Amino acid sequence: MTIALQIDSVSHQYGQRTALDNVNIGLVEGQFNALLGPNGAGKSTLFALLTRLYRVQQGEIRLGDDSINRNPRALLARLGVVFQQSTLDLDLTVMQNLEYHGALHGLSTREIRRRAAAELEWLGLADRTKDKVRSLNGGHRRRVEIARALLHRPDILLLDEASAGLDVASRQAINKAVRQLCEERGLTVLWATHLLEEISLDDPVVILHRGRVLAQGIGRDVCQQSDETSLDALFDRLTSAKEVTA
Ligand SMILES: Nc1ncnc2c1ncn2[C@@H]1O[C@H](COP(=O)(O)OP(=O)(O)OP(=O)(O)O)[C@@H](O)[C@H]1O
Repeated sequence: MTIALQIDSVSHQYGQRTALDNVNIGLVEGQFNALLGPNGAGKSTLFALLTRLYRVQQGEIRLGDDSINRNPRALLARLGVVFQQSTLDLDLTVMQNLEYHGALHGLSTREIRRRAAAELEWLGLADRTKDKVRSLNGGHRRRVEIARALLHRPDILLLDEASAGLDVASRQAINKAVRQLCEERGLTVLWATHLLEEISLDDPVVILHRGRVLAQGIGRDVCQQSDETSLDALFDRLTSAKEVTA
């Protein structure tokens, strides 16, 4: 098992509030890695550190032997990101949104259009390229964000609550498409969610709660080690536990 990205002893404070407390997470290469956590667990803070929105205050994030602190530009080029809040421009067309992103990555317009057409086709949006994003439903907007995140050919894809707010059918379609990226293209995925039905017992799983990693490993093994029959039961037990006070 190869680790594509290692989060090593990372802590983060917002003033007096501890959002992440000595977090160690390894993303398994080519796999759909699930980051499970209820609201306030620290998932978005972790994404902000991974994408350098925030400086790493304590600890280290490494891709292979390279630290994101030492070599941020090269490492960021290897990451594709879908943030929790949509960052599409609603008044631009689907293709214009992708062109803007591709240009930021130094791709030629011709190359962007070629890649965008292929990704949008694969995601079932070939006929929407000239439509304004505003006219798309929530599920389709998410697909555009995935196409955009893939444009510069990252080998790691980070998705923060990518299916939140969508109907069941759209959630399932997006989850399936992202899993396909692991199986067919060998992408390493980090999928943050609080929805247990999106996770399989075969997935590498991290349970984060109040800034701490409470369980980590293949879902089935983590359940067995904790004497639980399902991830739902384990998640409920771990995240509803009252804080132990000294
Ligand atoms: N800018 C901020 N200033 C102060 N506290 C913050 C800030 N952003 C997050 N927090 C706090 O840090 C903790 C972790 O928040 P974070 O948003 O990372 O969790 P999350 O798992 O992404 O939750 P959600 O799914 O609700 O976004 C929470 O207690 C939150 O209130």
